[in-house]
Amino acid sequence: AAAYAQQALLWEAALRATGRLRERAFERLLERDLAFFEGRGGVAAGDVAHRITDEADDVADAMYSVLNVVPSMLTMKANNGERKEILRFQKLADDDLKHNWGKKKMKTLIPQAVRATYIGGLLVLSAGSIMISGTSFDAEGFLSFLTVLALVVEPIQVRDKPDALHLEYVKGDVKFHDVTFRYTDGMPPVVDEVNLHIRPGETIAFVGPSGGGKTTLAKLLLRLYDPQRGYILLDNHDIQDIQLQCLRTHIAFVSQDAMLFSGTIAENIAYRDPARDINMIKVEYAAKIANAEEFIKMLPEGYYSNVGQRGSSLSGGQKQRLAIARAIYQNSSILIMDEATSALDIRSELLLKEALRNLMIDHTVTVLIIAHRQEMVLMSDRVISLEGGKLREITKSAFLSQDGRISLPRISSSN
Ligand SMILES: Nc1ncnc2c1ncn2[C@@H]1O[C@H](COP(=O)(O)OP(=O)(O)OP(=O)(O)O)[C@@H](O)[C@H]1O
Repeated sequence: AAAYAQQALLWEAALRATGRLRERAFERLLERDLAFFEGRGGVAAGDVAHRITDEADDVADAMYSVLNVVPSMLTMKANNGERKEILRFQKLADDDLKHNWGKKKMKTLIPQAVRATYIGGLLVLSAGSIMISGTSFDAEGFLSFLTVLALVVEPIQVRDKPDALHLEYVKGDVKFHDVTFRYTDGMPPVVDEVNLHIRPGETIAFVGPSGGGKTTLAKLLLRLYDPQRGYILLDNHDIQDIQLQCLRTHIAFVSQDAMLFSGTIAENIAYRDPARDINMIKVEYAAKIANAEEFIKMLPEGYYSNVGQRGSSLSGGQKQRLAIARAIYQNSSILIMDEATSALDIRSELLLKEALRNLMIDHTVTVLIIAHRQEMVLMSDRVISLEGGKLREITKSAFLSQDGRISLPRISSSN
């Protein structure tokens, strides 16, 4: 009995340690430099997981388990989803712990076999631990391993200042002042001494060649990164002085893809609220303005239908309209829309344009569209081109002669 109790305690400790490691790895990854995930769609995270697999299978597992959320990392961050995802993950980890712990207890009913299993398990655990520490299974070694792990996944973090401002209401006035940003030291700037004033309620189309810096500019506004030089003002407050959560509530980001999270339509629209606090009247209103009501009502369970893994059961146009509904639900003053590069069908395109128009007219929202098609440019008040990180303003007429493709062709400047 004593041996069993000892083994059981060890197992519980081991399982808890694994759970903690997973949570830690998960939280670390949520905070990670987005460079790690973007473009490469989580491949880099996979590489790291591979590299450490030999050393710590449990942590590698943890890394892999978070890859499920990696493709939607940008959307999650832009929507203040970190806390919610951490809680969700913790719940999964707890369930996992309970489940595993129950299994271990069951096994003790077959003493010899269980004993052998435990001893074998302990040997595996010990061997893994020895690999983790490199030398021996002691707290010091374990700590060194965690330090190395932290170095591998050390995040570039954007944090709130202690006295950061909470703004209840913002008009949506944005100023970029001499903003310069590079992702990596020694590389040319991706955003180069950009100056731009966007007035409340304006609709701005950002155009230019692929890699010109359009999305990066949006990320700087969302404070997914901070510029190395210059500053950005929102309603004349430096965005670095505003609480991050508050900033990201006022700015809604509708990305090209992976904009939805597993859950119901209602949960996706009301993403900023815990499930129990969802205001269905607001959800339905938001869906109506975003032109999403019609297709939602046709789903078998309406607003309570599950959207599948990251919205896999919906079309691109439907996902975008739901993301716009999310912006309306959270009453954002600024909407950044990274327009999908893949073409929408004509009806979806019309519905999307109408949704944007509703938003502009009824809600006086400042809209920034990272545009890939003429259609979107024509809806805007002003057109801004970004090429090699340099910004210049051009007229809409510069596009009329082009054939719907605006991201690659060089645009002649009007001034
Ligand atoms: N996380 C990152 N780490 C390093 N470089 C990056 C990262 N994200 C983007 N870049 C680089 O920065 C440059 C600008 O990228 P950005 O995504 O802002 O361009 P874009 O104008 O939005 O392009 P597109 O029209 O193709 O979406 C590109 O050269 C890109 O390779």
